This record gives sequence, structure tokens and C-alpha cells, in this order.
Amino acid sequence: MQETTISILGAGAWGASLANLAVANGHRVRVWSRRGTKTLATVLQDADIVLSAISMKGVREVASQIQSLTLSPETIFVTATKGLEPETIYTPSQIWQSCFPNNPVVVLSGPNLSKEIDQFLPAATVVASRVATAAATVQLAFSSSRFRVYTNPDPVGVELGGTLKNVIAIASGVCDGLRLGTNAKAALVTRGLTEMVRIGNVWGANRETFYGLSGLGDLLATCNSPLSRNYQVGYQLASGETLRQILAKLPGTAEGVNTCQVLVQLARQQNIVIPITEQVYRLLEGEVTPQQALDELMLRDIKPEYN
Ligand SMILES: NC(=O)C1=CN([C@@H]2O[C@H](COP(=O)(O)OP(=O)(O)OC[C@H]3O[C@@H](n4cnc5c(N)ncnc54)[C@H](OP(=O)(O)O)[C@@H]3O)[C@@H](O)[C@H]2O)C=CC1
Ligand SMILES: O=C(CO)COP(=O)(O)O
Repeated sequence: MQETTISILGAGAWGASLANLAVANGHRVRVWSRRGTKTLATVLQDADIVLSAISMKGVREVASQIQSLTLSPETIFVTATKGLEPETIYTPSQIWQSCFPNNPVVVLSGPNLSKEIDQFLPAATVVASRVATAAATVQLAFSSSRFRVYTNPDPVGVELGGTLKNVIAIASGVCDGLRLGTNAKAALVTRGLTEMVRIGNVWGANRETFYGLSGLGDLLATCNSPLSRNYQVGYQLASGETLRQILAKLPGTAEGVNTCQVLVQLARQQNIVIPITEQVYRLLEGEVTPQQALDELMLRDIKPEYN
């Protein structure tokens, strides 16, 4: 495999896992963290690929800092963040593309619980870009016998799959915490996918993308795994803890909490029907109990499955 220089931004759980995958494939890998001693200029020098695994709240700030550096227009930006910017409702790839209009931007997203990847368990992911050659370069750089990488031409759809499922993962944690059973979980995840497709329409995402690894695939992973921080938030809400208590001890980032707020704001502005997301929002805000949220969902007006 051709050796590539890959700069990873963010040394959290996902940044570290992706760095390990890149090292295992024989690439030159440099990692930047705001807590580290290396400057962005040093870490990004001569980078072929700059991969961001920074939490949503830090993406704009770091992208703005990098704008003052001189980068080749051939440098590929890869974003692995799963969130939405509250002020603009931009996805992370839209932020990177707006800051670097002349560079290719690739989204990397899929059912990728970092702890499993750190244990060398097999996983698959998707790299998506409007620049097919850039997606192919990233595919080659990260593919291995334990990490199978697919390309996709719908970056925003792939990105939204990973972002929107976090809200449904919170709801799934609640479902399991309340011991509602397998039928309830199946209904929740399936109707959650319907909400994801509806929201994806706002961005012009392909419906089909949501039925792939980055949508349905990531739903199956995070809605069924206690490793998911978003699932953990829901599970602990069901046991009566407050959001503040949960977040104080949560290991790492649960992007679904902020994503849910952004989505409800968007849905209210644009009249998008997303009842599960709405109830997760009300639960996070302390407006309803888990049982009340369940009752609200079950007692909605009866309707056809598709309309
Ligand atoms: N963990 C996982 O399994 C997966 C996570 N993701 C996504 O990847 C992203 C990161 O998740 P994860 O690594 O788990 O989270 P962590 O909380 O472990 O790490 C977050 C990283 O973002 C950095 N960061 C946060 N704010 C800023 C800022 N203002 N400036 C610079 N750096 C900042 C943190 O730096 P510091 O340590 O200094 O605070 C840290 O390196 C999330 O969007 C998540 O949804 C996607 C797939 C899998
Ligand atoms: O996105 C993830 C796996 O694909 C990680 O999920 P959490 O952020 O909920 O831990």
C-alpha cells in the first residue's frame, strides 16, 4: 500500500482508534490535540489527509485556526464527527467545505464503536465525497482485513445517518432501561429510521443512503450496545438520573444531546414530523418522565404507516 501522511485532529476515543488503524496500515501518522505540545502547523505540514475526530463543539474553532495555515489544494479533509452546528445547522463536512472550498472533503461514518475497533474486532464503514477520487484515496488508506471501507457519493446522507441515529440511540437506551422488550425496540428503531429519512430530505440526502451502513447499520450498532454513550444517556435517564448527573460521569461525548435540540428547532421551523425526537427532547429537558414520553408516543393519532 502507498504510504500516506495522515494528520489526525482530536485525540479522543475515535481519533485514537482511527490513528491506530492508519498506523497499522503503515502510514505516517501525526495526532494533534489541543492539550498536546505540537502545533497545528507542525502536525499538518505536508499532510496528504487531515482527519478530524473532534467533537462537534470544537469543529468550527479548529477549522478556523487551520485557515490561517498554507495547505495544498490536494490535501483531503476527512470528517468523522457526528453532530450538527446549532447556530448554522451545518453538518461538520459543510463547515470544513465552507472553510476550505478548494479542497476535497470526505465524510467517514458507519457502525464503528471505537472500543470494539480497539479490540481488533472486524467492522465496516463508509467514506463519502462529491470528489470520487478523494473517497477512493481514503478508502485505500484505511481498508484492512479488520476494517472494510465502502465508498458512497452522498456525503451529507452518510454524515446525517451517523448524526441522526444518536437521538434514536438515546431513545433505545430508555426503551431498554424501562425493559420494554424486543417488539418495542424494533418499532422504535424502525420508526426512528423513518424520522431520519424525513430530516435527510431537508438536506437533499438520498433516501437509500439511510438504509446502508451509515444509517441503518449505525442504528443497529448504537441502539443495541451499552458501549454507545448516547445509549448510556437514555438508559440512565430511564433509571431516574438527571441529564446533568449522567453527563457529569459519562466517558466522552454523547453528541445526540445537542443534535436533538438542533433537530427539534429545525422541525418546528419547517413542520417536520419527528415525534420520537420530540419526546427525547422533552425528556432531556426534564419536561416529561420516560413513562410519559412512551405514553405520548403510543397514544398519538392512529395513521397509515407511510404518508
Ligand atoms: N467513540 C466512538 O465510538 C465514535 C465517535 N464518533 C464521533 O467522533 C467524535 C468524537 O468522539 P469521541 O472521540 O468518542 O469523543 P471524545 O470525547 O473521546 O473526544 C473528543 C475530542 O474532541 C476534542 N475537542 C473537543 N472540543 C474541542 C475544541 N474546542 N478544540 C479542540 N478539540 C476539541 C477533544 O479534545 P480534549 O480531549 O482536549 O477535550 C477530544 O480530542 C464525535 O462527534 C462522535 O460522535 C464517531 C464514530 C465512533
Ligand atoms: O457513533 C458511534 C458508533 O458508530 C459511537 O456511538 P456513541 O457516540 O453513542 O458512543
